[in-house]
Amino acid sequence: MSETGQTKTKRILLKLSGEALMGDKAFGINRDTLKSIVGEISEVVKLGVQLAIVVGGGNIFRGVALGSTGMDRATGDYMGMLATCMNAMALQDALRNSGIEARVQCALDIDQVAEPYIRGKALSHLKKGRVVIFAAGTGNPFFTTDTAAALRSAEIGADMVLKATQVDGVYSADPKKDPDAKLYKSISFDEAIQKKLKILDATAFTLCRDQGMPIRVFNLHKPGALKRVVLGEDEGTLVHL
Ligand SMILES: Nc1ncnc2c1ncn2[C@@H]1O[C@H](COP(=O)(O)OP(=O)(O)OP(=O)(O)O)[C@@H](O)[C@H]1O
Ligand SMILES: O=c1ccn([C@@H]2O[C@H](COP(=O)(O)O)[C@@H](O)[C@H]2O)c(=O)[nH]1
Repeated sequence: MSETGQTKTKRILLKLSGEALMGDKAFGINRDTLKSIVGEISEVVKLGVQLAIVVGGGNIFRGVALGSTGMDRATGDYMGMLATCMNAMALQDALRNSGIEARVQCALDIDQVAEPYIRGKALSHLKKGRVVIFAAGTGNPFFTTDTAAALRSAEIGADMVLKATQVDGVYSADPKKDPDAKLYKSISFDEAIQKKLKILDATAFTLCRDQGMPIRVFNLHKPGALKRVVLGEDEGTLVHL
């Protein structure tokens, strides 16, 4: 029996892809999609798990994307980090509207908008049952929010990283480009890194491997998938040591 009495996982770090917030739109935040994601999150909060979220920014801006061509890379990356702040605020607002207490902690100083990232405060929020949303990634250019998820998960002593994405798990190749790509039920960090599987960036994989932090990759748009993952059921792909 786990500490919560119901779930296998007590404290989890959920990485939400920014693109997952777009729904069927080409850009930005789709209100209906956000509402349905909040519904999935509330199922998990009801189980009593402590939930921290790192949200991406790919639905608004990526430092390495076409829109930033010709731009200084670091400037593009700071814009990408600001994009994650907008997603974090939208998520906080939607969680609060559904009665879930949530706090954004930002790795860049925007004090009028969000708390700064302070590890001790984040832990205190989690212990009080508040969802903590980490915004602005690591606060440093040349990184990604996957790496921020790996870093924050280690800092808060999470049991696991859950990567909620658009596809069913880790495949032998990008399933959006290769229809013959095979889904792995589980894969080791070393194999994922060696095969250069791009579901997470190599820095994030390496950091999780070195911390012995398992990752489960699953499809956010599959109803009930997040809850099943938290309950330790077989869903998506487990990346392990
Ligand atoms: N081997 C692979 N297995 C699964 N998905 C893969 C693989 N290689 C590339 N991908 C692609 O990676 C995408 C997952 O990245 P996702 O958009 O969820 O994260 P992100 O880029 O970190 O988030 P954001 O949208 O915020 O930038 C999938 O939609 C899939 O098309
Ligand atoms: O630590 C970080 C995290 C993110 N960025 C920039 O933000 C965008 C959006 O993040 P995604 O992980 O792609 O969702 C990213 O492309 C980077 O430009 C960063 O610089 N540092």
